[in-house]
Amino acid sequence: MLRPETIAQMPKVELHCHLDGSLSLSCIKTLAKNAKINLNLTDEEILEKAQAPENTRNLLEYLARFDFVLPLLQSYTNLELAAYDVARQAALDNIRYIEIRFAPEQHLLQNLTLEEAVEAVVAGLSRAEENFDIIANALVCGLRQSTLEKLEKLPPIFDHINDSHLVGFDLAGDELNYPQQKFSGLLAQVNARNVHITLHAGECPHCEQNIVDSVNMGATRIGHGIMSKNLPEYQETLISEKIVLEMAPSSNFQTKSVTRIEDYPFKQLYDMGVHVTLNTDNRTVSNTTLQKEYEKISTWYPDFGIEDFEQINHYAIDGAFIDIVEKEALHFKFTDEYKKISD
Ligand SMILES: O=c1[nH]cnc2c1ncn2[C@H]1C[C@H](O)[C@@H](CO)O1
Ligand SMILES: [Zn+2]
Repeated sequence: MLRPETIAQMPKVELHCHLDGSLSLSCIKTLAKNAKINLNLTDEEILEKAQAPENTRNLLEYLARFDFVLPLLQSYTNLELAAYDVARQAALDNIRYIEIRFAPEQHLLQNLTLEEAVEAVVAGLSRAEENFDIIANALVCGLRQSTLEKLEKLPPIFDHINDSHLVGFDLAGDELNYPQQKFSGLLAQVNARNVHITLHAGECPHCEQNIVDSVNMGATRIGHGIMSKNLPEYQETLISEKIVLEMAPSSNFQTKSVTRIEDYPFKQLYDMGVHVTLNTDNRTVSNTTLQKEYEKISTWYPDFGIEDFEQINHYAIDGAFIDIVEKEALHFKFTDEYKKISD
């Protein structure tokens, strides 16, 4: 088992982090003040509302926790501050490259347009890049429970926004009631624009088919993909296609993707050669950091060593939605830094 200090030294990549689920307490308070919303809550009460308890029963109960912060994320200023705040926390986690995702349609309650919501987030990420040693990019999420009419407004965002920080598309939200198949037309519109795709899939019991469908619809990465453990015949495809699984241990236990460590497929998939990665999903809702997720993995699998953590970071770099030159630079930097930690 690795010491927390050793884990803290490791440079990290995070591919799966939701903006609205990851706001720090101080940021939540600032956003409320800016929005002229009197929360009238102690710090403990704020956290109680924003975090999902251990006894959360399923994904839908977990998702209900996001209702608390969304009223605070309805202006350009607040979205910019939020994006800055999450990238800042990531930098403190020794993350050198992060992709932060959010659903623009949830931020239009005042007068923002979809494009303005994206511009605000991208501006916050750019400002964080100036102040911290981090590269921070944005992914646009569609929400599965949304109408197709609303979802079809998302692909054109990629025509309208010409900013290198906007790097990909995701579908998040209610996987229990909205299987992937429903979105094939939408994803065809995303593919037509050559936009990188990662999709939440295989996060709920009996949802494994969504993983196969996601890959067939152009996803090169899968958000969580826990139910791939039930697809022995498909695991070879995940390996040969180098599909990256964005796993998030704390979140996966809270949403009840799994309930027993013995059933968590991270190590088994890693040993087979599947490109697994570690992520927070939601720093605030899951009350976590990437440091804590690495510590969990190190405790559950004491043999998972520095070289294994390095390997999953190289998998994450390979799967990142950046060009080959940026990937090579990150691979080089990570190889060098992990070598120094091992020596
Ligand atoms: O783990 C998740 N699965 C499905 N949807 C999720 C997860 N975490 C966050 N979301 C949703 C709730 C957020 O409001 C939305 C955009 O970030 O994405
Ligand atoms: Zn997620």
